[in-house]
Parts: sequence; structure tokens; C-alpha cells
Amino acid sequence: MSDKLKNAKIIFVVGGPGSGKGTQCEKVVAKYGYTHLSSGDLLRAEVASGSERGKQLSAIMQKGELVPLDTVLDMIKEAMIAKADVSKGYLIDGYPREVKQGEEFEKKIGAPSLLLYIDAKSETMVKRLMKRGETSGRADDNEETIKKRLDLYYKATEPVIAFYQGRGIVRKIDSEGSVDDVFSNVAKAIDSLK
Ligand SMILES: Nc1ccn([C@@H]2O[C@H](COP(=O)(O)OP(=O)(O)OP(=O)(O)O)[C@@H](O)[C@H]2O)c(=O)n1
Ligand SMILES: Nc1nc2c(ncn2[C@@H]2O[C@H](COP(=O)(O)OP(=O)(O)O)[C@@H](O)[C@H]2O)c(=O)[nH]1
Ligand SMILES: [Mg+2]
Repeated sequence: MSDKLKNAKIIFVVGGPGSGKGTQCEKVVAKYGYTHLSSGDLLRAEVASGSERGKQLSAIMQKGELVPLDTVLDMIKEAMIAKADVSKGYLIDGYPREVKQGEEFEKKIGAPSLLLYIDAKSETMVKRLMKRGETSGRADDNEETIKKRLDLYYKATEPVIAFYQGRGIVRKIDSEGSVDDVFSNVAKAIDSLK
């Protein structure tokens, strides 16, 4: 089955909560026709389905903790295979969250050719998330859970960036500016792939 993904172009999009990963991914889809898979969105879809598994996930996400690695990875892989015949490449948004997630992804799917590191200050991320929380309806866009998500990001996810820096595939994108300014740097990073 995973043969279908053997030559897939894979881009990891990593950054703190509220750094702007989802916003930039949408723009990449519009310009490059890549397939955008947000691990958080996949999990929220499972929660919305009302399944037993969704109920367990919901409790973990509300606390800002990480759901079991295999759950997310299986969902991502399934979604990738579903698009394999039409996809020009994949943006894997919000994954890996910890080094182990990256290692398992590579074992089961393949290696990324680029890691886009979307970087914003923690004050900026908190501000954006509080604003998003006014309309997102997300159970985790509240002050208490935002703090936990940020802590976990610095503790578990930043080491992911260091891990891939060692391979020379990290492009750090300053995400403090306007959406369009940030995107012009994202586009440069993607163009450098070809
Ligand atoms: N690989 C992943 C991705 C997400 N989650 C869970 O899903 C929640 C929401 O994920 P996501 O939407 O990616 O959240 P953030 O990056 O925190 O926020 P954003 O949408 O702002 O990127 C996380 O807090 C976590 O509980 C997880 O456990 N493992
Ligand atoms: N000013 C500014 N706001 C942004 C930028 N990118 C995202 N936002 C806002 O920040 C919030 C979080 O963005 P989102 O893409 O959901 O971030 P994610 O959590 O990393 O997926 C959203 O409400 C966006 O409108 C940016 O480059 N500049
Ligand atoms: Mg997002």
C-alpha cells in the first residue's frame, strides 16, 4: 500500500500553536497545488464524528497534551494514500510534534525533503490564539490550554527542529510580519526545492 507514497514529496510544517502554519499552508495549496494535511484538523474531524475514539481524543486535546503517536500517524498515512494519485506533494502541518513522531513517520511513510519552521514569539502566538478563540469554537483556544500547548511545544517540538537541522533541510521563516510577507519567504523556500 505505502508503495504509492514511495516517491512523494513531503514537507513538514512545524511551529508553535498560532504561529500561522495553517494560514501559510492554505496559500501554498493555492499557489503550488500541494495537498495540505493538518494533523490537528484530522483529529478534530475524528472528534466531530462522535466515535468512541473521538471521545478519547477530545479529552486529551482539551488538556493540550499529545494523542498517542500511532493514532495520528495512521490518520495521516490514510489521508496521504487517498490523495496519492493526484497529489504534487504533501504539506504535513503540525507534525512531527516530537522527535519520535518524526522517526516513526519516516519508517512508515518516507523522508521529508524540507521542514518549514514557522517562527513567531510566544507573546505573538498567545495574542493570535486568543483572537482566534473568539470565533474558532476550538475547545483548546483558551488561556489555560494555550499555556500548556506552548510549554509542550518548547519542550517536545523544538527538539524536532534541531533534529532536522542536522540534516540541513530546515528553512526558518520569520512569522512576525504580515501574512503576505511571510508567504513570500515560504514560497522562496519551496522554490528552492526544484
Ligand atoms: N501530531 C499531533 C497533532 C495534534 N495533536 C493534538 O491536537 C491538538 C491540536 O493540534 P493542532 O491543531 O495542530 O494545534 P496547534 O498547533 O496547537 O494549534 P494550531 O491549529 O494553532 O496549529 C494538540 O494540542 C494535540 O492535543 C497531537 O496530539 N499530535
Ligand atoms: N498578523 C498576522 N497574523 C497571522 C499570520 N498568520 C496567521 N495569523 C493569524 O494567527 C492565527 C493563527 O493562525 P493559524 O494559521 O491558525 O496558526 P497555526 O496554529 O500555526 O495553524 C489566525 O487567527 C491567523 O489569522 C501572520 O503572518 N500575520
Ligand atoms: Mg493549525
